[in-house]
Amino acid sequence: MANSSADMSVREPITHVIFDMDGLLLDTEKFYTEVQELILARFNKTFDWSLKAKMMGKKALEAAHVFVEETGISGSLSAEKFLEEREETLQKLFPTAELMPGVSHLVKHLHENAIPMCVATGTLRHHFELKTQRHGEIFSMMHHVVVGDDPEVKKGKPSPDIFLAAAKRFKGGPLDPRKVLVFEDAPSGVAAAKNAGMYVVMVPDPRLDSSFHEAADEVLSSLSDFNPSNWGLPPFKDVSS
Ligand SMILES: O=P(O)(O)OC[C@@H](O)CO
Ligand SMILES: [Mg+2]
Repeated sequence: MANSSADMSVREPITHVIFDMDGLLLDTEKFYTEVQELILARFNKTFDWSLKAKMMGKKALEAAHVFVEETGISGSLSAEKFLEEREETLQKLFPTAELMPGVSHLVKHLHENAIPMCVATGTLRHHFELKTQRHGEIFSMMHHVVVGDDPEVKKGKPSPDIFLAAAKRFKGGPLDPRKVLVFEDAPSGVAAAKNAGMYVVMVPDPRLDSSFHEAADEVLSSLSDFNPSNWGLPPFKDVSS
């Protein structure tokens, strides 16, 4: 089901695409949830999606502060300690990350049509390498990648920093943000894209409360439902897809 609030008739065709990664290109948000549930169980607390909604998309330390403070465990576990504790488990899980549905088809289609695209992810560089090590073909089609510990990314999503930095690194100098389409799964990422003046397609986890969908220009239940023609991008040839 797609709901597109932005009116195509007044929009310029999209010329550049920026992909978020965790939860959008890669099925990795479940790894963060798994390790957070394990740690919370020690404090007899449960993890829920209202907390997830506040953490996802944020840079590691920012998300860690939300986690320990919102769950009330900051007196026993600091944000830094939480990051240390989860590291070992995440390092085992990340290399098993799979592509989300529709990613391969869309990225290859945009690449075949020479649409410049890149990745802008809050994840840290060393985690990025672990998560993408089995997906070289797809990530090699990206013009560049901006990660959460990039020096130009002063503040994490919902600040626009990471999307502005990503847009600047395409060939051909500064872009009109209204020609850039961002794909995101997280409320913080959708807000960051809008703060950058860009359009954003949200592909939210079905467990995320729909009240978080409002700021997105289009909401899809899967990337497989994306129709490039709605955004002035080259249409898929095999319309059966
Ligand atoms: O910006 P993305 O790729 O979603 O990464 C955020 C992730 O580190 C946790 O949600
Ligand atoms: Mg994400």
